[in-house]
Amino acid sequence: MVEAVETMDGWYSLHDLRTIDWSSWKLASEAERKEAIDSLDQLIAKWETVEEAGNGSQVLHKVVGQKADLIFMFLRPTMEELSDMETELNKSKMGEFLLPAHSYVSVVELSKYRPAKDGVDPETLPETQKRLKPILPKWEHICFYPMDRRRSGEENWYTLEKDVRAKMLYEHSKTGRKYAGKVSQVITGSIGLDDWEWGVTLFAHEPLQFKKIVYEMRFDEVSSRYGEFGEFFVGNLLPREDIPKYLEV
Ligand code: VOV
Repeated sequence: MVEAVETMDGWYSLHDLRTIDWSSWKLASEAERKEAIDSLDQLIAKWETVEEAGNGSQVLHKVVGQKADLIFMFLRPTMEELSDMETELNKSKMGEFLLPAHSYVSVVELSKYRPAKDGVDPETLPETQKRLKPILPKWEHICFYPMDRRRSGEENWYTLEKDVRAKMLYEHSKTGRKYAGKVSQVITGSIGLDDWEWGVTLFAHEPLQFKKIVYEMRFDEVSSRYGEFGEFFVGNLLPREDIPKYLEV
């Protein structure tokens, strides 16, 4: 049996995608719409306090295309907090106008493919902890998709020796590093938590960078031979102060 790799796991993650029930929204009275917008604003204000205290992070984007209208990405230390957030959104006045579109549950993940430097466990390093409990960048664009490592015929990631996998991921990281400052990634592990093995969440200032990095990575062996991909969701940042304008009808 080949050796698995130890993972370092950080905050739990929920990608919560909602469609706005525009018909009901348009039929609602102005007072009701205001109440709904205020309820969402109050929730975001509360979540921002949690983020400022370093106990979690979140970001909200408008989905482009018909797969959903909104994508919330929530990070919290526990799964309970994630379900509390989801429930309080459902119970809010705004929740009356939100229909579930999609969701994804995972946990921020880094792996220990690289040998420990000077015998120091990387998990104890402050820079590792910062990556396991990241404050999500409030960059203009988000791209989220799930993926698997292939497990069929000759192409089986799970029968490769650890050093072979480590080498391929090192090559992958070299491609990734070329996009420093242009693409910021959060990899979340979802084996045992959701339908795919990893969630890939990318942030960029310029959406074309998503196409460029994903295309270039398609040629890395780790993706060309061992990558399987799910549905893609892309979106544009929805800052809290822009919500009333976005919902104006
Ligand atoms: C934006 C740049 C970027 C950079 C710098 C980067 C670096 C790294 C490093 C150093 C490592 C390995 C160690 C660790 O930290 O876990 C990883 C790991 C991983 N990656 Fe990555 N990745 C990037 C970006 C990046 C992208 C765009 C994708 C999607 C791939 C594609 O084809 O669509 C991806 C996927 C992953 C996955 C699924 C894993 C876990 C695989 C596993 O089997 O364990 N990743 N990644």
